[in-house]
Amino acid sequence: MRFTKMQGIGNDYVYVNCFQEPFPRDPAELAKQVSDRHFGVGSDGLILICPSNQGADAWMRMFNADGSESEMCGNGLRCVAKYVHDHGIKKSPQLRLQTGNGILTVDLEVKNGKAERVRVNMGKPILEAEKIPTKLVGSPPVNVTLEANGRQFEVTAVSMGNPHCVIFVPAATDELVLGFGRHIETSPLFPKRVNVEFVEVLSRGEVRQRTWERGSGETLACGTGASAVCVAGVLSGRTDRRIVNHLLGGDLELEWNEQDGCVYKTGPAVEVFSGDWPE
Ligand SMILES: N[C@H](CCC[C@H](N)C(=O)O)C(=O)O
Repeated sequence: MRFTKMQGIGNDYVYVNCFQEPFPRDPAELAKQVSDRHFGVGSDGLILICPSNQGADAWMRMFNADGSESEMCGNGLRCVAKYVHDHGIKKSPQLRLQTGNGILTVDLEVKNGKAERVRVNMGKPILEAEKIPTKLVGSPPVNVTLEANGRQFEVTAVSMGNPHCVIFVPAATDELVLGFGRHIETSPLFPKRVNVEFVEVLSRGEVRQRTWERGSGETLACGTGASAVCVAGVLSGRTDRRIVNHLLGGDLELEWNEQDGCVYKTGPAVEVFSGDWPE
């Protein structure tokens, strides 16, 4: 099985072009194997680039390092867009990509025939508690109290197609991210588990984020998470609609557009190497 390793600000996945390769028999098991940083390729998960069954240019299927499938992946979608363009599946600077959150539109900045930066219309955030889904009170729950591992947090919950729990803190320390990430991820208040963002507000237009991902643990970046942070910052009155978000692996530009209600996310996408996985 031919694969390509790609990364978006350090959020790295193994990508398989299922326009050419057969769809894996057991993608969940394959995700666990390739993701292993000692016994596999090493990645935050597996992303399959498939023909769309809804008339889009391609369909992204995304599996976390633990084999669970997610509806959406923001950094992954930029890389899928770059792959679809650069490898000639469709050589257009604008693409429509199918995800578990519907068909999303991406715009590519192309230099010397290759996509370098990608702007994704991430769609509208989902704010109804039952659809996030969460049992926290409020639709959406904004600045509500959540208890995990014996500690109370003030959280805001948002879905970008996948669920997020955003926590604004004075400092996103190892103690918080590594000590509480998994407890919040698996809290009974989130029936489908949750991705967790610990966020420092630097100004109304600038934040710093660390991410504990559902199914993959701490990652260097999370694009849906950064989008959820943009929305949570506005909902809780902490930030403006346009922010720069500094993640461990690099920066994303975000905007929650007032006119159309959609979140726009811009950042780089990089191809690292290709190889063959024995099957
Ligand atoms: N890193 C990804 C998110 C993966 C989300 C996944 N961990 C989930 O279970 O929803 C991103 O850039 O959006």
